[in-house]
Amino acid sequence: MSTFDLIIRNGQVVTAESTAQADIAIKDGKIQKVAATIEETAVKEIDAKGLHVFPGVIDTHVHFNEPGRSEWEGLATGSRSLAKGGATSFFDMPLNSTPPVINKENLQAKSDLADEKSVVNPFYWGGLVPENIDKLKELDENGVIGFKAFMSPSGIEDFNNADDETLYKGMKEIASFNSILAVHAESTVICDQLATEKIAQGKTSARDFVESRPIISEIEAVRRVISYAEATGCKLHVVHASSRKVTDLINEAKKRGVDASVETCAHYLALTVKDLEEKGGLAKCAPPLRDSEEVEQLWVALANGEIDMIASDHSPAPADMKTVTDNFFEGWGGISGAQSTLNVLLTEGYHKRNLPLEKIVEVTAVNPAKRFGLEGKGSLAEGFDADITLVNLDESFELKAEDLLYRHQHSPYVGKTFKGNVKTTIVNGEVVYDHGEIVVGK
Ligand SMILES: NC(=O)NC(NC(N)=O)C(=O)[O-]
Ligand SMILES: [Zn+2]
Ligand SMILES: [Zn+2]
Repeated sequence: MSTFDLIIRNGQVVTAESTAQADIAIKDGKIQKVAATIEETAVKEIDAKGLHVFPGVIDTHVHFNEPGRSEWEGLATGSRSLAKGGATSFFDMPLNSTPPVINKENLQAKSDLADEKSVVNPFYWGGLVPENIDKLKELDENGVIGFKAFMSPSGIEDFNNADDETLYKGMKEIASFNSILAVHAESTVICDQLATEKIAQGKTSARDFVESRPIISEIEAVRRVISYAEATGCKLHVVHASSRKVTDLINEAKKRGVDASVETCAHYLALTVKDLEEKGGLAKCAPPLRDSEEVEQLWVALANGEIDMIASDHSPAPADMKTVTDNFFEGWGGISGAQSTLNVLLTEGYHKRNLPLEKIVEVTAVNPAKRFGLEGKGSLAEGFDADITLVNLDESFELKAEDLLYRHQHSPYVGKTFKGNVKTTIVNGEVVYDHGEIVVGK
């Protein structure tokens, strides 16, 4: 009789502290033992010689759009693309799915579908909108990770952005049960006025679109929401910061004792305005891509520990909605990237800029699990859930559209050569993705 269900042998195990060769033994979905050599046997053994063993990526920001808009993406396709990219958990945003997750019934509808369709661990953000302050508590009681508000229009009709009163009252309420608010922080006033001006002048290029959503718009919104966090005591998480000028504000607030954290996304680290000009709608998002100096500063911030986590903000749409011709204000804003986060960090971070593997583990697994209270997730240690990704760090590949498991096989990363390839993804002890194939039937 074998002692364990699965043993991964001879891999280089990466934790937030170090990288060292070790064997990992798994039983009942949990890591039972991590040791230089494990003598016992298992029902299944994987030889990870030459591979690095990472805790599975926890993608804290995706829009899988199901129910209600599953022609844009879906829980089956979205979760499979994550597994192929080395992610083992996701936090789905409350909007783009219809009905949006703004009460417990809508949460239940989404989680029923995810239980049926997802091949990785699903978690959910609840929404904070002007209409649902009295529903926040029930959402918390039913297990949402935290709440998400938009400080500028969301682009989705049934998910209104939070005005200042909603933010203030909502944050007071969220603080009362010690949850957290995540914000899309751009100033409505600045973005709307600049966009109106640009369009009236017939200025609709990629650069014009970017100039209509300047960094100051993020700075203004972040400063404002930090002041509400200070006034209410509500925990704050700023999503998709596009610039170190923005992450600086969160770090200053942290130093003053504000309980705040900040995310950036792989695309702000890998792509610039030039990519937007070249790739068009595929690279359109809000906040928009910035110039290369901003990108380099974000890498510095990441290396310095000034960024808590990296997410994909996978916000896909059908190809015809991503097409822009000469008006960059038209077309859906959102990047398809869920499959590529780890690839970006390994290629652009580890290989190109000497970002330590341990830092990658910190911002993709350890910090998300800690910040959002995912017990038993985010680390390769005894007693933790066996959410594991095996990576060949030296293998290069060119991303092709047909390799993408999204509902719509497009992404600004298509055509890019990545170094560092995910070979196997294990979720709760079960191999879900292996050498090019999703191997679970769900
Ligand atoms: N409704 C969306 O999916 N919006 C998303 N769109 C982006 N980032 O361009 C977002 O996260 O703000
Ligand atoms: Zn957003
Ligand atoms: Zn988003």
